[in-house]
Amino acid sequence: MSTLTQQHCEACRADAPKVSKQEQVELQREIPGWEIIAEGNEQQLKRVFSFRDFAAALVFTNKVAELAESENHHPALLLEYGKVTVRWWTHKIGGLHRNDFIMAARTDQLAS
Ligand SMILES: C[C@H](O)[C@H](O)[C@H]1CNC2=NC(N)=NC(=O)C2=N1
Repeated sequence: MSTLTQQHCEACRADAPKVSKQEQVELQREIPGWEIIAEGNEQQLKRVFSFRDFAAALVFTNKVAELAESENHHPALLLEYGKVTVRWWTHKIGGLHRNDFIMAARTDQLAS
């Protein structure tokens, strides 16, 4: 089985299933730096990345934006001096899909 970093998003569909609790536990093993939060009744993956200054944070932000465009799957990004907060969830299903775990893993690669 390929790792999440080697996978691509499937097209987002409104009837796609959310990941189960068991799947969340298994998938989270590959993205230990991320937490699952609740925004309203929607679960999301969240991680804060630290950088030396605003310019470095902006470079990373643009890399994540390019990744999102390439996969047609988009995060919420908060760009601040020295840090970027990234949140992934699937708008169409109002929660977490396998796509979000793939994108979190690939986001980690951009920070390294
Ligand atoms: C029309 C467009 O393909 C859809 O709106 C895509 C765009 N990017 C997306 N990103 C995320 N995170 N969730 C979605 O459901 C989603 N849908």
